[in-house]
Amino acid sequence: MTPAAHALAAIEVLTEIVERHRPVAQSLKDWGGAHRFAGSGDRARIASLVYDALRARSSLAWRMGADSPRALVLGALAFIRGAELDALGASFAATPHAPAPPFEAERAAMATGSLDGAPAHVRGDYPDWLDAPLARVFGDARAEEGAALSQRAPLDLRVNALKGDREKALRSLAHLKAEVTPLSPFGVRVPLTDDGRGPPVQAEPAYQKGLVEVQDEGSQIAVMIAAAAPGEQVVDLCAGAGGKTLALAAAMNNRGQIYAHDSDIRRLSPLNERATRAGVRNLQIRSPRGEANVLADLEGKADLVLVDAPCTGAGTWRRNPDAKWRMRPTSLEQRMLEQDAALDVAAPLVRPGGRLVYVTCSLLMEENEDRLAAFIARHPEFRSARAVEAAVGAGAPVLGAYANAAGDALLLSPKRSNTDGFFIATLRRT
Ligand SMILES: C[S@@+](CC[C@H](N)C(=O)[O-])C[C@H]1O[C@@H](n2cnc3c(N)ncnc32)[C@H](O)[C@@H]1O
Repeated sequence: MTPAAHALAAIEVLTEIVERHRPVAQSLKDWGGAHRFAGSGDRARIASLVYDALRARSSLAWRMGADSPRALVLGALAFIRGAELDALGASFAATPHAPAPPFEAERAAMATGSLDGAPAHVRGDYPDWLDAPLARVFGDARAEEGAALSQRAPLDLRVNALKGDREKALRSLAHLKAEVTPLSPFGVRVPLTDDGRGPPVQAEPAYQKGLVEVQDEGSQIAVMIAAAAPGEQVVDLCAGAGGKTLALAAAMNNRGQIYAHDSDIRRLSPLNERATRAGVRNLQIRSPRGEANVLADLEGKADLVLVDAPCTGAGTWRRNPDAKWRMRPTSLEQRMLEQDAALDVAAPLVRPGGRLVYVTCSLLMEENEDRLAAFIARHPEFRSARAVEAAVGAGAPVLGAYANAAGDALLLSPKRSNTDGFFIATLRRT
């Protein structure tokens, strides 16, 4: 397929998403199913263009003066990919399966469309109703924070210390031009292609042998701050598919015990196989069993309980721009209730003197500082640690630079730390 045909396909996929409200992944899959001649490389290029357009949907619409799928794709080609207008028009005209070459008004917008006078939510590419919550966190910097959340995300890997060191991983991935990440001592970053695609790292021997896992540097930092030590009793309360469980096990060097739980048994299902591949031997999976309290025997015993709480995912909009535009006030309220509930389950598990680490991949105070304050009001036996101290305790004082305004948690974001957005707070039980 030609680049012009990819543009036409991206417009078709975006039409499903924007006009028929279909989820992105499903729309891309359906398009692939209906166009079997398209190879995996073509499908990846189409997906990348769709994601480019979605991430910057409102700023592209402003600059193009239209919100149609065609305007978004033309805008992404012009403003994100720097396409040269005459060459683009000529390639569209010369290709049978291509969009119509840009019309006069479209050409003018593509040549000059600016964001002058656009409100913060347009410059920052986030839904209008989130302007006030984001202003609470970032004040006048909210548009820049939003714009950074609208860029492509890097492809980060975590080196699994149970299988080897970062040098070994870098040697194994040298053909992908892998480099170290700046903040995590286990982080490796693999460059994307010019059009935003990552290589299929899951097919690499280093991945298949468990030497590397796909994990954003922000997630790696959350586990660093949790500072699980060899020999400890650790509960990963919201383990999901175990991304952080595996990193905790590596930090513990397979010594002590890690208990992985999730209220949704389906989410835990990949964990056993992942743990085997990663060489993890100190893991017990505590699956939910109806109404039974499957963690009752751990009450007052855990040195560390990690609550990687369900959240809106507002810190991961770079990877999931669809979620950004679909997010509603009711879903935020629902997540806040779930966060309080998960924290209340965690509290009795922590031994006196032990710690509870609360993590979200959201930037909103409603899910972060407010939940922390409400938790401490309900559980005065917990105190929040200073972010700077938590960073020193994790052996990474440099992370103290990412303290939130109150200084009682770390706040990572694409703009602040070039990672996904994360909130990471450490609470000690007295
Ligand atoms: C952010 S995800 C976890 C991601 C995972 N820790 C990782 O690193 O890949 C949040 C998880 O919390 C689970 N969850 C929600 N409420 C819970 C609760 N009260 N107790 C335990 N798990 C809960 C959800 O099912 C979801 O899998």
